[in-house]
Amino acid sequence: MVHHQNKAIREGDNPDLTAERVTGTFDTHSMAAQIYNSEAHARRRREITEIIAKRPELHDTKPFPFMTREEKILESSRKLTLITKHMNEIIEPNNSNEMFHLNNEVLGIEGHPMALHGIMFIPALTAQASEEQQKKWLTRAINREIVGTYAQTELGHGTNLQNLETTATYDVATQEFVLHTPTITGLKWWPGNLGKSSNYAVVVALMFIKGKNYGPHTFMVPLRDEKTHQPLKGITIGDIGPKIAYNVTDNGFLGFDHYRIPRTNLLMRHTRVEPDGTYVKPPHAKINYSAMVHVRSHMITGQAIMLSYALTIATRYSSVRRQGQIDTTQPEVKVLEYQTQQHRLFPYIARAYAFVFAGAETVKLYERVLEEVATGNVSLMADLHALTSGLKSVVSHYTAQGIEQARMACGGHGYSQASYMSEIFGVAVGGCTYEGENMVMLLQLARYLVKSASLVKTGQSSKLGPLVAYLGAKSDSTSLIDRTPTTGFAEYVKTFQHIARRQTLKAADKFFGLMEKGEKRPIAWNKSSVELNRASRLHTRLYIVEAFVRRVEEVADPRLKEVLTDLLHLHVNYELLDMSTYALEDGFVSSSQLDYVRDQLYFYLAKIRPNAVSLVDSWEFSDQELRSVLGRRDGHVYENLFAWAKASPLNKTDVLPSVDKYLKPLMESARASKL
Ligand SMILES: CCCCCCCCCC/C=C\C/C=C/C(=O)SCCNC(=O)CCNC(=O)[C@H](O)C(C)(C)COP(=O)(O)OP(=O)(O)OC[C@H]1O[C@@H](n2cnc3c(N)ncnc32)[C@H](O)[C@@H]1OP(=O)(O)O
Ligand SMILES: Cc1cc2nc3c(=O)[nH]c(=O)nc-3n(C[C@H](O)[C@H](O)[C@H](O)COP(=O)(O)OP(=O)(O)OC[C@H]3O[C@@H](n4cnc5c(N)ncnc54)[C@H](O)[C@@H]3O)c2cc1C
Repeated sequence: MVHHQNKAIREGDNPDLTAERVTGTFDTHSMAAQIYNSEAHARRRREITEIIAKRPELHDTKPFPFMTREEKILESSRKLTLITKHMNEIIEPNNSNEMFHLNNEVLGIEGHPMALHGIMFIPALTAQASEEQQKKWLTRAINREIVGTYAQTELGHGTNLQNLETTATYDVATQEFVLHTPTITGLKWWPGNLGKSSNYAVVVALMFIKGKNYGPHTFMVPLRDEKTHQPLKGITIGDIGPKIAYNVTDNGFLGFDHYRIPRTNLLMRHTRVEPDGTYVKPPHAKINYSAMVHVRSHMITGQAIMLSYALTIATRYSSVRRQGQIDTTQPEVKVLEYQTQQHRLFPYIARAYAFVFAGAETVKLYERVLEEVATGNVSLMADLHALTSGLKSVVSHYTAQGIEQARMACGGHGYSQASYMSEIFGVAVGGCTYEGENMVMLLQLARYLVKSASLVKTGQSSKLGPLVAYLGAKSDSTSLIDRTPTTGFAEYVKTFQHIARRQTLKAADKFFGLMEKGEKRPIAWNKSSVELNRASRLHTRLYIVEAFVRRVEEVADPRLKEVLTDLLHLHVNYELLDMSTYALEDGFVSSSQLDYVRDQLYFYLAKIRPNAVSLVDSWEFSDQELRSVLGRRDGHVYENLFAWAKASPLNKTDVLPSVDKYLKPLMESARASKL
């Protein structure tokens, strides 16, 4: 048997796809180890996939698009119960990476009844509950004796937390907090799994003690009777209805009617309220925003994975789809041969790799900050907040764009739910909104950038943190791209630094200039905000390029290094063209240099072409995880599209009741009136 570098090759596959795999120049298992950050985890992912493949009870009973929302929730609950029961046979206990993979394989991306339990409820208790509170609730939560969510957003307010309407008023006499929803707009609205699944929530409410508003605080709140699951007295609760996607998750509403909880249900790791109402301040005002920072830090990887789902589907399909000729004397070509198709897909393949590498760095920083904060050191919180705010915005934006490009690259079949593209898009695009609307989060990063710009302008560049140190550096007068014998990545990084620095300083100048002219700070901020957000995007895109460069430098295997270097070339050239307005504005890059960049881009599209399928195969998504007829590993698309269509509920009978009831009589009366 021949051992190929691409480990997805199997006998009997569509030969067009096998031909693509044979041309791969690197070992896809080794690339998976880069993507998933360790050989051990990449191997464990494969093992988990194999275990699941052998357990039919963990497979979908029918394609998701053919199920109603209720059926999907039932099916998801069935599988969730099974994986909870058999967890230790499938994954290592408490390994969140393995858990994430298990969920994606078995439950899929549309959510499940305990999605928020793992992503926000447990992280909130871990970071914000005192040891005593953790003893009481955390172990029960980890054991799934109770199910919880994170209830912060309201019907009227999601972004502006200071103006939430839910109040938690301390009653010194009974040592209780009274939770209350004063208006319709004060109803909690959106929290995942709040509607029907959770019996507890970490609730964010404005805390009032003796008439004073202490701002948003987090409380552990029982919502439903632990035995009957009926809502407790004083609680109004339900599902908010179907959404664009993510419909297995019961995003919910919640109202309180003077609902009492003990004082000790305020999460008290960093903040305290004494029995007499004395308030003990936390070491950092935003320390209780940690569950949001948790998701923002992890969602970079989550988004990269969803982008890669779409790219895997589109790239495989483009290798089996033949349409039209390039050379009219030759047979029809695979659509992947078209330069336009490559230009649509390959830069996003590069972005997906860039995002997953940036995501790995972010999680590392998050874990470090989590440990430091637990010991009272809050010094890196602002850096982490700035970084994750920018990354969640930029990455979710390009992920949604990339998925839509991948869908269009599949032509008509991309529009069928058999492709699963619409669900992948719908779930991913939610990331542009949840955990802070993207514009809002870019403005959070902009605050950090403006402060950094101030340091530069006042000659205090030495105080800049490592993520913004480049703001204090001097630029070359022009970019060195194509001006040195060999243009390396360093020239590109310097060019991106120049662009981000110039935009940051320009936006900050605009902001400070408006204030000097007498505008109040918030007005000046609003009038500068488009320019400020441009700076945030450029800064974040620079960070992503740097993270990609750092990773490629670390890779030892020469075959992997070569293909990752090709991807990085594609990435930096594509990015530079995409932001060329900024580069041309001050003549830092000339139009002849951009011609070079364009030529490089086309060169690397062609160079990557033989590795395209291997690059997407390296993510090692099983068919069960992808849930896409177009993206099947074996490439047998057409016969399976036909089988899928035949299984559609509409094809259960030859004549639909609607035809019997309406169309037949309509046609009959039309015919009769002609007589
Ligand atoms: C392996 C796991 C894979 C996981 C895959 C993930 C898949 C996830 C799927 C789950 C699906 C959905 C879950 C969704 C959940 C939610 O959406 S929960 C609700 C989220 N809501 C938001 O994000 C609201 C956005 N708004 C805010 O965050 C705040 O309102 C905002 C930060 C905009 C402002 O807050 P204020 O308190 O009003 O701020 P202000 O007083 O103006 O002060 C600003 C000041 O504070 C600093 N700051 C803000 N936040 C932080 C922080 N977290 N850490 C450190 N510092 C912070 C900010 O920098 C400012 O500082 P400055 O010095 O004054 O400039
Ligand atoms: C799929 C999904 C899951 C969710 N899960 C949860 C959950 O589990 N728990 C939870 O508590 N919440 C959850 N949410 C809610 C989510 O966090 C909020 O919807 C989000 O933070 C945006 O807030 P908003 O809806 O108030 O948007 P708005 O703030 O109303 O945004 C509307 C527009 O106003 C702009 N805008 C608002 N403020 C400013 C500003 N200061 N400067 C400039 N522009 C501004 C925005 O950019 C946007 O264009 C979820 C939402 C979705 C879509």
